[in-house]
Amino acid sequence: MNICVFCSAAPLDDRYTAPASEFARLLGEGGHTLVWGGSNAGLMGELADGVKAAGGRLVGISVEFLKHKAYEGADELVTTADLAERKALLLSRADAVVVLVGGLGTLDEVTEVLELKKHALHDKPVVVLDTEGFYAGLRTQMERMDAEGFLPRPLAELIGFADTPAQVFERLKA
Ligand SMILES: C/C(=C\CNc1ncnc2c1ncn2[C@@H]1O[C@H](COP(=O)(O)O)[C@@H](O)[C@H]1O)CO
Repeated sequence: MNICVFCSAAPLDDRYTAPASEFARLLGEGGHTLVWGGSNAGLMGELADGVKAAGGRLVGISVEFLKHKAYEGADELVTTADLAERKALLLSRADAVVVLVGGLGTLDEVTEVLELKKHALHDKPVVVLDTEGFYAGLRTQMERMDAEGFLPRPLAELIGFADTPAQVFERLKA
């Protein structure tokens, strides 16, 4: 499976890096391909290192203004002209999307994927690894959108939440 992962470009502490490394190991050992932003920065770089060490394939989708931070060991590295093209390519190269902890870049990416799914422009599974309850606030906001009629289809059809890396893969199989 080609698994697109959105995650932080910041260096993070062990609370966040340990579950991300475990996720990377399961992805690589499962024979999957990581499709990601193609950077060596922060958690993005640690994720790629972990997948590579576990025997997985790496497909990086970088963007012109960030290509100086590109990951050197990728099996394939594509550079897009801008962020919009990059997001489209990340999604088109993926069979599923997984969201690890991240900031505004991650939020931008997952929001776009969900908006496209809302409009039935794709039907790929989207699973959030909710490490340390990092996404509790976002989940509460989305549940309110769902409960108060802001979403045209049930939230559970758009996105799933997992507490552990193993649960992410269980949700992707379901
Ligand atoms: C220039 C620096 C780091 C390089 N930054 C990035 N490189 C590649 N991809 C990036 C970078 N920043 C954001 N992205 C994309 O957004 C997500 C991470 O953003 P967040 O705000 O950290 O959550 C990630 O999924 C990327 O696709 C500084 O030295």
